[in-house]
Order: sequence, then structure tokens, then C-alpha cells
Amino acid sequence: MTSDALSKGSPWPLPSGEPVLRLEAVRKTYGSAVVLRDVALEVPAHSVTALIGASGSGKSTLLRCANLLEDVDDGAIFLDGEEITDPRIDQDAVRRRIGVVFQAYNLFPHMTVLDNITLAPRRVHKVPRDRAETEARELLDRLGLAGRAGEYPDRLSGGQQQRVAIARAVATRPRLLLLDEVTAALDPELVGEVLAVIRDLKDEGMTMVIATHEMAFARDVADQVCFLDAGVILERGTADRVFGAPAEQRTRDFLSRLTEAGRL
Ligand SMILES: Nc1ncnc2c1ncn2[C@@H]1O[C@H](COP(=O)(O)OP(=O)(O)OP(=O)(O)O)[C@@H](O)[C@H]1O
Repeated sequence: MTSDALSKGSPWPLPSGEPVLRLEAVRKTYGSAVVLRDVALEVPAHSVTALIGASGSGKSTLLRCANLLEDVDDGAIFLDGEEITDPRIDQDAVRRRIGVVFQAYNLFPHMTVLDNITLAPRRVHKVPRDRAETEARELLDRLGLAGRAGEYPDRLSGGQQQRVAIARAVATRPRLLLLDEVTAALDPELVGEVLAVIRDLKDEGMTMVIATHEMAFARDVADQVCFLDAGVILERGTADRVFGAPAEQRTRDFLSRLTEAGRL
């Protein structure tokens, strides 16, 4: 994070001391399959956490639980110290504080880029149209999409559509941004432009949890890396530590398989 970006009036709320997101002993099952076991995680304000691990290790499920798209079987999840897995909580109000971007951009095809981005600020957060549109245009500028506000999504490349999806997710000034394999559906030459946008958000102080198979990116951008193995956070540490000196044999095996495949 650059203090410069914050002093210029970054929209992301300042740290409260409490981790933005905290998971305590989270367990999630689908039928008889245990998908998350005893997962504990703390995501401090303005930090980036990368979730890495083989396909099926539980990265998406963890993000879906954090956004209340899935109920947990056991354990608790806290947003800014408030237990959001408490059944009495207003789940919609919680979701309004969390931005989510998935692999599929899910933009509304019949709406312009500007309308896609301003829909939630206007409808859900009751931001007046003028202000919502001014802020959306500023966001588009920052994400390298100046001049595309009036276009429909099908006129944009996959990388541009995914940047619009990120703009839509941050337009509501979420407390936390969850990114689930946001480059997985993109042609390789478009991956870099989306990763650059995420790096800029980090520099502006956005708190993020990113499930990714892009190891070089995770190593570069993450403050904290969690290696998931069969639903367990087997190893957690700074990016340099987990990638440079993994403590667990299964982490070493995972990383060497990627190295052999030329993906690390
Ligand atoms: N709705 C569901 N019903 C049943 N099983 C599910 C469901 N969603 C996920 N699973 C299972 O949970 C496990 C974890 O899946 P998840 O998608 O969280 O893994 P992942 O690490 O994100 O994988 P990938 O890297 O391929 O996205 C997998 O075995 C998956 O088959």
C-alpha cells in the first residue's frame, strides 16, 4: 500500500485494528464430503491473501463461505469483528460490504458498461445517478477503460470485461474484495492487464482474498499465502517464505509439480 494513494483520498475505509476477515475453525461439508476442515484465517486491513492449492482443495468454497453464498457447518466467520455466520445477521447487508469477482464476468449483456457499474451503487446503496456515474467514470479511467462507458459488454475483450467486472465490484466501496480465479477464463495475453488492475487496487489499500493458480502473481502481490490441501490450510506465511522455503512436504510437492509443468 502506498500512503500516497491513501492521502489522495483512497475510497477504501481505513484499518480498524481488527482483521477485516477472520475465520475460526470453519468446517464445510457437501453430503459426506468434508470440503473445509478446521480452517482458521485472519485477513488484516489493506492486505492481500492468496489462496493456492490443487484443483478441488477448497479455495472457491472458502471464498463462497466468506461471502455467505454457502452456509458453514461449524465454526464462525467475522467481518470487522462482527460474526456474520450468526443466523440473526442481515445477510444482504453483509454482502453489500463484500465485493466478489468470479472467473465468469457475469456482466449484464443488455446494459452498457456504465450501467453495469452504477447499478448496485444506485439501486442498493441509493447513490444519486450523477454521483454514481462520475465515480464510475473515474474508476474506468483508473482501470484503463476510459471511453468505454457507453459500450455493451459484447464489444469488449475478455480482459476488458473482467476489468469492468472488477470495477463493478469495487464501485460500492466494499470493505473486502474476494477474487475467485478471475483470470482463468482469459486468453494468456489478456491475463496481465487484469493482474495489473488487481496490483493497483492493492497499492490503493484494498483488502483482498484471491484464489489463484497464477503463482507468479500470488508471489508478487500477496502479503500472506495460504496453501490449501484437501480442505485444510496446511501452510501459511509470507509469499517469500511459502514459495521460497515451504515447510510442508505436500506444499513442496505441489510447487515442484508446478515448476515441472513450467508454471512457476
Ligand atoms: N455445490 C457443491 N456440491 C458438492 N460438492 C461441491 C460443491 N462445490 C464444490 N464441491 C466440492 O468441494 C471440493 C472443493 O471445491 P472448490 O471448488 O472449493 O475447490 P477449488 O480449490 O476452488 O478448485 P479449483 O481450483 O478447481 O477452482 C471439490 O471436491 C468439489 O468437487
